[in-house]
Amino acid sequence: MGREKYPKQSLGALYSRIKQSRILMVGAGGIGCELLKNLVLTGFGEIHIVDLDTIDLSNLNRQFLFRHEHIKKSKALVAKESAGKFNPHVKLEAHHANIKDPQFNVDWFKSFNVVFNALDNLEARRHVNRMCLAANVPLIESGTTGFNGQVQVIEKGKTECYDCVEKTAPKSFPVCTIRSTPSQPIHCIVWAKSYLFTEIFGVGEDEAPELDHSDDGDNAEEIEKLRQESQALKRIRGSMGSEDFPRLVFQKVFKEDIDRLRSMGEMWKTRRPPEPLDFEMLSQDALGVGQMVAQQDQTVWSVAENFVVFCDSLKRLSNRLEEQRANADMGNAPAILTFDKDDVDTLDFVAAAANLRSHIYGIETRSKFDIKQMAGNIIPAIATTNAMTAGLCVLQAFKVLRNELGKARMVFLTKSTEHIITAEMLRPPRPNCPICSVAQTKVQVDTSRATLNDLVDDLLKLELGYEGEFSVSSENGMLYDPEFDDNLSKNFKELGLQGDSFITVIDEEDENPRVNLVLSISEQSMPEDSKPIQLSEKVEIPHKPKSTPASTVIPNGALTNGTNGHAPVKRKAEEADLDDEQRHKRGKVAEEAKPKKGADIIVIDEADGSILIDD
Ligand SMILES: Nc1ncnc2c1ncn2[C@@H]1O[C@H](COP(=O)(O)OP(=O)(O)OP(=O)(O)O)[C@@H](O)[C@H]1O
Ligand SMILES: [Zn+2]
Repeated sequence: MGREKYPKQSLGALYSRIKQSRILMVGAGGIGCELLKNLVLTGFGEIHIVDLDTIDLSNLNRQFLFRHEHIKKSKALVAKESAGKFNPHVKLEAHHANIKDPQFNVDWFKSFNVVFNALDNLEARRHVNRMCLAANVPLIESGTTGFNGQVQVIEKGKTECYDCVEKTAPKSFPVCTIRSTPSQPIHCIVWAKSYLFTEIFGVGEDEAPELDHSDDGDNAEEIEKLRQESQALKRIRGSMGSEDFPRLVFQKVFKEDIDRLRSMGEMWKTRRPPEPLDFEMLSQDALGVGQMVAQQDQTVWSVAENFVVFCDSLKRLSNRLEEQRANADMGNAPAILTFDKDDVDTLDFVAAAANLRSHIYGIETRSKFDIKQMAGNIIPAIATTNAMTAGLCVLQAFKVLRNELGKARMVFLTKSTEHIITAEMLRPPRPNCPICSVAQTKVQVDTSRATLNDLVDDLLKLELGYEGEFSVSSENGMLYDPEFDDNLSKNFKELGLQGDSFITVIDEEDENPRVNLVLSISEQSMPEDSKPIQLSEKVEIPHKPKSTPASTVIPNGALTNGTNGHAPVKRKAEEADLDDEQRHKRGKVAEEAKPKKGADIIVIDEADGSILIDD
């Protein structure tokens, strides 16, 4: 009883509602552990936990529900065991599974009062968003990156959904910035990792995801020269293993290629031209430097130190590759090495090569430790950010449970502003959102009898009045459009359409199209003489609004999937402090969200004794 005294006192009338609530938490990682502790201590009646993963050593520093003896055990199950001890009145259910598994269908989602996302990837977030919309259950979405955190309340038809704001593509850099005109340490790191390393030890740069080839056409001549440079480097690769190899590589990339670039006067009119390095001179400077310098990963190395690490790691890697080649069976794929931030030889090489290039371009050099974070796309997870974000999730959930959505906010946590916590009003659903601004209904389908033609002709054209151009797609891709009717005779089973999957119908008419229609399939065997596909309920399919109102322009951050598996807070390129060159490229920013002035948060003491963070 004593355990309930304080939540009761601070939550007042809400407490009994909380006690009766059945809630779902998806993800039991960094945010999830903190959130589960909060939910259990608050006294939510029944909590379901879903996580597909097992515990890893690297989780233990912040995922405090897990201990060393739990390594390799299910996160969901251990989280349940550990948090269960905090409050015996709470019923906990753990599911060691992927939230996308068919057992977690729309009806199952409907059984919850609130769903909390504590996930680390876009795909799973989008899935839960969609399921909560279909089930009409409020979703509290959250994410953190380093010191940044974000909480978003999503309610069908009332607020923006997770997909209302387009998520930016992962970071990539234009080829010319990386190969010719770097201006930041990260450009030199990407060059060392994705170009130099792969040209020498791997399969070549064209495969590297960090390189953006979209502007290649505008710089055809320069791109051709760069191709020739790569070819020359490939020829040098032939002398790997020889005493002379480090000198040949060094001369090529830090002297000859730089001389060629320097000779292109136009390029350096507004930039400082690069200064080539001299192998012989650096060899002299490096005489007193030992190879052990590579172990000093927190200090910024001098040019001579970088030179020593470069030559030494190049030798170490060459030996490894030669060994692999000698051991490889004939007919196997060619031996290659791949960059791994935890592989010391590859990291030493990338750190030293990146710094030498930075020196050439007058760019600040970095410690090996810093380069490891940047090359591995690691933004350290911070326990406090997760804890604060998890706390904010629960405060927002209170508003949802009180039916006070108007008081709920999109909350941001940032480090570099006057106020650590800032909030914005929730926005209404975006009228053109392909996920939430849709008409939605259920269809009963005898999947072994119903064909795509039954759907297109009987249901869509005859019953729902679709005429003219429209397309039909599922999560697996396009099923039908006016130019693609190959599937019409196939039945649902053959098309991989089963119960609890979704079909989207898009009206392609130019004039006054209807909003997208989402059909969720309910599998059912029906008598032979009845229609094999039937609507479960009547559905209204309104027309799309004529234009997007200005209020739907999103000036601030949106949760996205971070490259490290976290959710960086991103904002539009114009708002970030980007240089002109970057501003014209796509998907480059992973910056801190800058909250709007005037959106300050204050802490107020409510009459019932609870403390609310609000504006
Ligand atoms: N589709 C999914 N179904 C269920 N759980 C998921 C799904 N996708 C991700 N998760 C879980 O969400 C959690 C996210 O937590 P977090 O961001 O802390 O990641 P982590 O893997 O624990 O840590 P890190 O990525 O920092 O190493 C993870 O435990 C992960 O297993
Ligand atoms: Zn939406």
